[in-house]
Amino acid sequence: MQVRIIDGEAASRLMEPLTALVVQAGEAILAVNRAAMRVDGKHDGSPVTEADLAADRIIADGLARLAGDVPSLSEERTHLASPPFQGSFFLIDPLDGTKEFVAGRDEFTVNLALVTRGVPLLGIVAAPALGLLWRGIVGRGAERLTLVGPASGIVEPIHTRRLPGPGEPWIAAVSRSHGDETSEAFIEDRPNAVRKMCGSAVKFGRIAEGSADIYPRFGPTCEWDVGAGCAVVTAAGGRVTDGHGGELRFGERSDTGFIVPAFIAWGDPQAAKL
Ligand SMILES: Nc1ncnc2c1ncn2[C@@H]1O[C@H](COP(=O)(O)O)[C@@H](OP(=O)(O)O)[C@H]1O
Ligand SMILES: [Mg+2]
Repeated sequence: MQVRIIDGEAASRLMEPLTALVVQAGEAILAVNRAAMRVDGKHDGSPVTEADLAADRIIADGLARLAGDVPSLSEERTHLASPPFQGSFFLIDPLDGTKEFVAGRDEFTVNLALVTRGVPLLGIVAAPALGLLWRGIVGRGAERLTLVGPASGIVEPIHTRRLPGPGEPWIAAVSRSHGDETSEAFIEDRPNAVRKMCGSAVKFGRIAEGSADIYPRFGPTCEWDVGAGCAVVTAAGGRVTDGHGGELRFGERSDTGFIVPAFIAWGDPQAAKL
């Protein structure tokens, strides 16, 4: 197959239809009766539900319609992917935070990224139960959309915030269900850091909108957990690095199951140099 490259201009044209697709996937998740659904275990021990599969189907069908010549890598269809991805590809987690979803909490997301030459260019993170969606294109800014309630339809430009000054506390976004000692120690090093516990890629949304400063994750995640959030945070003025402050690349780790061993999302790129 010919390698297809999607640049910022072409990504901009795709943003509205992709957003509609992600919103539709979120609605399908909300339509599932959590009290009655079946929860299956995947071979890696993580849960999967009919909501994950329904959202994945909607996104797969939509992407085939919108950009059928661009390959995809979805958490629920890794066996259909054909890495390495040399041009552009879509990176999808149809339901991130499945544990939160199963537990009846609201912090779960639909993550869709467009990666070009190994780097996330466009990202959409929707939190259907919170009625929020964060999106952005690197170099072209980021926005937060409100999907429900009196503010429904409001689109606000968002930006990460500057590093808190001396004596001011950093706000650290922390996973509710997957803590690890190295991330804890990293946060401890920031005097008076305030922990904001939350599930899924909502943590990236909080960094992008400037309501948290840092999201260190020194435990493993998968590329589809990180790609969309990485694009949104970068588009909003922040940076997402590997655990040593270096560049994170995507679509090149099929041999290790697309595991991201560690990353740090920084609201203020200056902070990444510390
Ligand atoms: N040991 C591990 N290896 C790979 N990914 C892991 C993992 N432990 C947690 N994750 C990832 O972390 C995500 C949840 O993050 P959080 O704790 O921030 O909500 C999960 O997403 P899914 O819910 O899509 O499976 C899962 O992919
Ligand atoms: Mg996930």
